[in-house]
Amino acid sequence: MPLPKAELHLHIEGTLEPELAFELAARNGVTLPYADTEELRKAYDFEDLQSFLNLYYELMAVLRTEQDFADLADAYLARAAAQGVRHAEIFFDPQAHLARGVPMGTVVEGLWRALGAAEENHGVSTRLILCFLRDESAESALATLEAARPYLDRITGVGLDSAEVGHPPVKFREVYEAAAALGLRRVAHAGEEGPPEYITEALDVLGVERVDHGLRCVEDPALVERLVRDRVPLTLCPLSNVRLRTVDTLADHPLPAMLDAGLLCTVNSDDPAYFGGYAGDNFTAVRRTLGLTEDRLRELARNSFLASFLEDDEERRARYIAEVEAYEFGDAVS
Ligand SMILES: Nc1ncnc2[nH]cnc12
Ligand SMILES: [Zn+2]
Repeated sequence: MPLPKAELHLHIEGTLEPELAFELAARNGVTLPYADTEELRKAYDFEDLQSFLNLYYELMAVLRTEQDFADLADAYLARAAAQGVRHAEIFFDPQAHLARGVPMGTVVEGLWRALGAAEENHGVSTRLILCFLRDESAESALATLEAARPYLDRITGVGLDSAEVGHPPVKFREVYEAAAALGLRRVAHAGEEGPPEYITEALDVLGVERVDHGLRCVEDPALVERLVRDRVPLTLCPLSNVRLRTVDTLADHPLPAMLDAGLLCTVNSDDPAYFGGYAGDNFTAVRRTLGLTEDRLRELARNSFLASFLEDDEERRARYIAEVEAYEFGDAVS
């Protein structure tokens, strides 16, 4: 049995496996510029975040109907559940779909078709987080929040993703204020490729409750001290960091030092179809390569539930954490 865990950093569009991409392309009459899944997989050799994003946005062309989004999310939930994910807070990128003429309603209702049945079908509770693309304008982010208004009963929070460097959090002050006024929770990617100052800005200007990645906080001891003191969760994605070359190798990942420093770290998959593994695969990789003890792995799993947006269901959170505490380790944590 895999270690129970919550996944808090997962882009649903990043779960599009090559096989499903070709299936949806055929269903929708979309021609992909790759002969087959093998040739497509060869394109998964990234130099940095931008080189990945280019492919990530290109492949989204196959997502057109509600059923496409439902199939995408259902496939993710099945894989995640098999790796011990009991709760998933799922990002989606509406601007990437609106720009292709796919309406907000198609995206949200399609995802909801799978998420609404996830508990019954896969034993996974879910939340949905709408992300703004930081390389688009602040006006576009505001228009996106406006387009999401009819669907806010299905959306728990907002996030900020896409190309980080040159797009500091402060650019999105207004839309985060509007989101807070609507009662939405707030997270943002910061300190993935961008400097530690972006993490501070996300906290101070956007009022985020969790930092996605936050890896580069290790360059600023005063910031680490603040994150420890305020118990700010970081949603780390070790296999993503290796594939996007934010760390040289997994053995160089600062996760053990970050845990030793007292940071509230979680381990997540980011874009598992592209980065070589789902949540459990990330746990297995850090266990093997970084030599994390069972106590540390249990801490990571506990942290994932503590950092999750389950304030409206504390009974469930307590149940999940009790499962973590009772877990008996075997050979596999995935
Ligand atoms: N790792 C990542 N960083 C920023 N934006 C993303 N969108 C999808 N994955 C991302
Ligand atoms: Zn991400």
